[in-house]
Amino acid sequence: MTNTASQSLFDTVAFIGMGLIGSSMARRIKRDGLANKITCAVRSEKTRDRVLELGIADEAYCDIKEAVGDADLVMICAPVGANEAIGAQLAGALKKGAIVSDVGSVKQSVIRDIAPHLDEGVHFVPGHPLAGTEHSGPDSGFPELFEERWCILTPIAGEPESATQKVKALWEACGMYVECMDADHHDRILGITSHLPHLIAYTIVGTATDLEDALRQEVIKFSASGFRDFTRIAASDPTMWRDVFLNNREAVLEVLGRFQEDLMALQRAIRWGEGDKLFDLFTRTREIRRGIVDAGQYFTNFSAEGENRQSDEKGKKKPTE
Ligand SMILES: NC(=O)c1ccc[n+]([C@@H]2O[C@H](COP(=O)([O-])OP(=O)(O)OC[C@H]3O[C@@H](n4cnc5c(N)ncnc54)[C@H](O)[C@@H]3O)[C@@H](O)[C@H]2O)c1
Ligand SMILES: O=C(O)C(=O)C[C@]1(C(=O)O)C=C[C@@H](O)C=C1
Repeated sequence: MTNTASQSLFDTVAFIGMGLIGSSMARRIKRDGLANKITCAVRSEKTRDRVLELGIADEAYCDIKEAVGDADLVMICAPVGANEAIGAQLAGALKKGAIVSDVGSVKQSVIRDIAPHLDEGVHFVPGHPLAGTEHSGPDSGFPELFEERWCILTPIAGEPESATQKVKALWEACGMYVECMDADHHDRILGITSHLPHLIAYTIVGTATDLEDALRQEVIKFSASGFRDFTRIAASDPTMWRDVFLNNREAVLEVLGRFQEDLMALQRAIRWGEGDKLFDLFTRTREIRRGIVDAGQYFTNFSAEGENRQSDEKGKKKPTE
C-alpha cells in the first residue's frame, strides 16, 4: 500500500521513546504531513539533541509531562518494561480528549501498566505494528518500515470507537493493514510468531558462542545464510526482548513447552533413523511456507546488515485474511 495522502490526522503527536519504532513513525508523519507538530520525550540530553538534529521532532524534552501536555495523540514507543513508570508520569498530564496509544510487542501487560494511570476523558488504544529490524535508537528508523505490514490494535471495552478509528487511520496512512483483536489473543499469536523465534535465535547463537574457542572461530568464519539469519535476529535489542519475555510469560512458556515436545520427537526420530518422520515434517513445513507465499503474505528480506528491505515476491497484493 503506498500512501499518497498528505492530510494531517492529528494536530500534535507526542512520542515517548524515539528509537527504531518511534523515530520511524515520526519520520513517516513528517514526510507525509500526517500531524502538524511532533514532540517527544527522551531520557538523555544527548538523545534530545540528536533527535532535534535529525529533524524528526519539532520539540524534544527529557521530561514526559512537558512533552505530552499539548498532545492529541501520545505514542508510547519504549520497551514494555518501562510502561508502569511512564503511566505514572501520564497521570494528570494530558488534556481531555487526548488519545494514548503504544507500539509494544506485548498487549495485556501494557493495558495492565498504563490504563490505571489515565484520567477520565483520556482514551487508550493499545497497538502493535508488526514490523521491525534488529537495530535500535533514533538513527535506525526509516519512514518505509511499516509499508505493507500488519498492525494489530487491541481496543479496550468502553473506550469510544472514534479513538480506535483515529489510530487506525494513522497506521493506514503509514502504509499498514490494520486488524483489531483481544489483547490475550494477540499475546498468544505473537508468542508463536515472534517471541518463540527470537528465543530460539538467542539460544542457537548462544550455543554456538559457548563452543570451545577454536570451533567458535570457525562457526563465525563459515556461517552461511542459515546461521547468519539467526544472528540477525539474535542481535535484537536486549532490553526490549528481556521485557517481552518477562511480560508475555504465560503465552511464551506454553508455546515453549509444546516446542520442546516437538523438538524431543525430532531428536528421537534422528536417533532411531526414522527418515520418514523427518521427511514428512519437512514436507509439511515447506507447504506452509509456500501456502503463505501463494496467499500473497509477505516476507521481508534484509541484507546481512539488516538494512535493505525487499519482498521476495513480485506483484504485491493485500494479504488475505
Ligand atoms: N524493534 C522491533 O522490531 C519492534 C517492532 C514492533 C514493536 N516494537 C516495540 O516497540 C517498542 C520500542 O522498541 P524499539 O525497537 O523502538 O526500541 P529502541 O530501543 O530503538 O527504542 C526505545 C526507546 O525508548 C526509550 N526508553 C527506554 N526506557 C524509557 C523510559 N523509561 N522512558 C522513556 N523512554 C524510554 C529509549 O531511550 C529508546 O529511545 C518496544 O515496546 C517494542 O516491544 C519493537
Ligand atoms: O524483523 C525483525 O527484526 C523482527 O523481529 C520484527 C518483529 C518480529 O518478530 O517480526 C519483532 C518484534 C515485534 O514486536 C514485531 C516485529
